[in-house]
Amino acid sequence: MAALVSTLAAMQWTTLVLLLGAVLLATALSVAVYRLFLHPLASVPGPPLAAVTRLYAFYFNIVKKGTFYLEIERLHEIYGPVVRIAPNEIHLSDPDNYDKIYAVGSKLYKDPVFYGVLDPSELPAMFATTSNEIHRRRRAPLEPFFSRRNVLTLEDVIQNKVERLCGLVENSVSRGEGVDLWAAFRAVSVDVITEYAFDDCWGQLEREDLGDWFSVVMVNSGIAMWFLQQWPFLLTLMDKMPQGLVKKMDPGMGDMLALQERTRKLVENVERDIKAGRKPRQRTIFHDLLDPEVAALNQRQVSIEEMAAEAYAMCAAAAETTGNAMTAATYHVVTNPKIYSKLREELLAMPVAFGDKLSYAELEKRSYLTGVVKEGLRLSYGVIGRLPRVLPQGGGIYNGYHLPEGTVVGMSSYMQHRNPSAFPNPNVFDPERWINIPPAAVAAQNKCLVPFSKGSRGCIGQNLAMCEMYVTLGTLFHRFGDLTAEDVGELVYMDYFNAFNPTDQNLRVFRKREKA
Ligand code: HEM
Repeated sequence: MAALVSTLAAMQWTTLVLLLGAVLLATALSVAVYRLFLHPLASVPGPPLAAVTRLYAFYFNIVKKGTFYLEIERLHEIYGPVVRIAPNEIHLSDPDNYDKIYAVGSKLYKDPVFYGVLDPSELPAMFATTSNEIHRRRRAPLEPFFSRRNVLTLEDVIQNKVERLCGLVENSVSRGEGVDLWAAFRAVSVDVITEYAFDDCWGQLEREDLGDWFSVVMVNSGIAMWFLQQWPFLLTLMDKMPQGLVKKMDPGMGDMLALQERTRKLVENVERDIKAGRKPRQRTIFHDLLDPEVAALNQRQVSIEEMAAEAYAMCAAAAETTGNAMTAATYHVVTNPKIYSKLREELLAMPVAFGDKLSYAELEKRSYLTGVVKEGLRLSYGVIGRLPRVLPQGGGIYNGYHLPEGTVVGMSSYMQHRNPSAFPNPNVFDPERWINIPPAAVAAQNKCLVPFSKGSRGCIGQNLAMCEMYVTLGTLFHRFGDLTAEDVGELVYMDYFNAFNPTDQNLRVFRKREKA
């Protein structure tokens, strides 16, 4: 040891740096050789660079602004249904695999590297929880609040927000101005969930920016997510720093922390109200869950920390997904005169007076509107990118490849929703592809339509989202027959876990069509 120290001391700095460089290069080369030729996934097809480093994904996530999902599609075209997209990660495209991975009671669990940074708190929301067992216990008390029956009791909350939305459209089109419906749709969703969850509606629809700030927070935290997945040690580092410094260094993470703080306060307010004996105006999720009497009655005990994490996750999960689906549907309707007039015809034939409320139960029965809702979901993709899961003990076999325990596998709605066997001309928004078709085609389509994912870890808010979509789109197009979209082009998305339209894409402004 002493000899080594004296040899190092005798060396010049330049020699030391060169030596260090050589050691690093040799290490990187041996890792690359191992990953390419000796790794258990070495025989799985894919680009060699992706097999060697996660920087391949990082390049598309950050430099190419959230377009890894497009690159994955390109790779499937070259390599087939099983592609190695990172040293330890496989992407699959065959729809038969979807039900194996995202099944009720599936033993595959969420990838901690991917989901850990989506909620880095000590007690993450169930959404980011890795263990299926803990997830099951966390989800059980929330589940009844999102049952179809319960959502139906909520319909008035949704109807009121939609009334407000129609007022906004009415005012702006009569003034000859456009209205940012993308922001307005997200506002409906956030206002509904905050009212339902805390009886403390955020009032996004009342704000001048229609709550666009929330989307900015989501985009920034999405960008931070890609960075932290690449270099997870940054998260540990941030954890040790004062929050003020984190906010300065990384505004995205700072915004997310501030929002988590806000939702936490809302949950604390609920607890305070319960202790003070103040009753909410209506039954809410968190009043019920935190009320010791109700909890004892239902044999469910939850902590404030748990509820604060769920509150944040719900707002984050509800906004962009529902907003995007309604925007995609609206955009395609107003830019296709044939679709617009067929939809209007169906809605105007409903036995209600103009301006009256259209009930979810009645709207659901309209086949053309159903086609519009499904196509909106299909072409907005929900969570557009992959949903990575880790293979448990024993691994798994996919399209003939045996993948060992610990391998990360994922599939994406983007590829399923554009599967040409289920959806011929997949890029075309065609409500009629859902109407009067043979049962085998319906089965193929339903198998591939996975906006809410599936299984035990699928979307808990699905019934709520469907009710919001039917009531909002049905009412909007019942009332307005002359909307149009500005600067018509293709709808494109950036994947920051939630999907976003680039800000320079002005497709979201809708206005009254000029009379010819
Ligand atoms: C069209 C609208 C929506 C779409 C397309 C959608 C899509 C999804 C998807 C794909 C997942 C699974 C994510 C994963 O595996 O990592 C998910 C989970 C979740 N969604 Fe939604 N969602 C929508 C609306 C909502 C709404 C309105 C809420 C409000 C409560 C909500 C709350 C949640 C929650 C809490 C989870 C986590 C569930 C769990 O881990 O058990 N979503 N959603």
